Amino acid sequence: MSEVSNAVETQNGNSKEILAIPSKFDTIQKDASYQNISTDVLVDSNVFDVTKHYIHSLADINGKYEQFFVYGDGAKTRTVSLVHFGENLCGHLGIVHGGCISTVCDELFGWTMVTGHVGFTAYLNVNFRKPLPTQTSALIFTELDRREGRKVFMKSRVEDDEGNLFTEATAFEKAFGEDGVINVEKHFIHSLRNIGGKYETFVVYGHNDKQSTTSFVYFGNSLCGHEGIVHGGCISTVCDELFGWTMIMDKAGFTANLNVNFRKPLKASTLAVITTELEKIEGRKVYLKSKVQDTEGNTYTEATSLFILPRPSQ
Ligand SMILES: CCCCCCCCCCCCCC(=O)SCCNC(=O)CCNC(=O)[C@H](O)C(C)(C)COP(=O)(O)OP(=O)(O)OC[C@H]1O[C@@H](n2cnc3c(N)ncnc32)[C@H](O)[C@@H]1OP(=O)(O)O
Repeated sequence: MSEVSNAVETQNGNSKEILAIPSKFDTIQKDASYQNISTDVLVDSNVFDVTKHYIHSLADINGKYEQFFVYGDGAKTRTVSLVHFGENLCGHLGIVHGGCISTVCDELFGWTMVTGHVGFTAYLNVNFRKPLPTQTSALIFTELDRREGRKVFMKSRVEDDEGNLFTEATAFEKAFGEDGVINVEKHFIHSLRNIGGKYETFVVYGHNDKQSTTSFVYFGNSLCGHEGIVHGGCISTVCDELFGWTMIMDKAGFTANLNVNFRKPLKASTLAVITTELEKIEGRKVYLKSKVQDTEGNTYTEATSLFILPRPSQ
């Protein structure tokens, strides 16, 4: 990502658009207590390979799921999927990015719903029990848990062929009807197969206190779930990623839990201002929180996360 001086560039197809620069962005650019860490973050090359790292790979090579097969049961309450994430979707070297796992869980909750109703994810909670190696063929089971009015509660688990558990997720979606507004040509998971899913702008400012970041992310039309609305999984991925950046300014860790509340649909055309903040550290446990807002200060998503630092011997 090139240094942004007086405008935010977004790539739409082959043409570049310039968005008016928000005053908050301007302020942070000029604030000496922040530095642009978009291309200059301290990277331990034993842990991260930026040529393979998810967000960066999206900038240079397209991130893709290598296999994605979904089976829905006749009762329309479950799905079983085979997902091979492959090398492009890692965060830590050789380990699938927590955001990509969250995206697929969110997606498959949507598919579980789509067999009956269509809805928006309101809440997503993901527990990463074990690192998922990028070359694993993951089996993902989703299940309708219960329904309370328009709220549809679901759960999922990610396993390998031997039944080892890697991730567990729960969510609820708000159903809004029988008919969907999904355009597969623009939909994230499908677009990853046909056109490259890309963040069009991704600029990160790290605060000198090494405990907070402010980022400007323009998701654009390739990262939608519902047409024109950014996929909840992509928002979760960016939150997870930026929690990682907040951490990496000081120390690297693994996401153990990611908890995302989607307060309002985020339009693909909105420039998102994402702030992360380290809340507290208790031994190896690091608690972080983030907000996704627009330049007017309207809140779209709030997320919290628990990162676990390596054991002292590791
Ligand atoms: C320019 C270039 C830029 C490059 C930028 C790079 C930035 C990259 C950014 C990338 C960012 C991407 C980031 C990613 O996506 S990382 C990828 C996704 N995450 C994973 O793969 C992690 C999988 N899980 C594990 O490996 C282990 O479970 C971990 C390591 C997390 C803990 O296993 P470990 O054996 O080490 O520890 P422990 O089990 O003794 O637990 C320790 C404590 O923690 C508590 N606990 C544990 N889990 C949970 C839970 N779910 N909720 C609540 N609490 C939990 C537990 O009760 C205990 O508490 P206490 O009893 O001590 O009180």
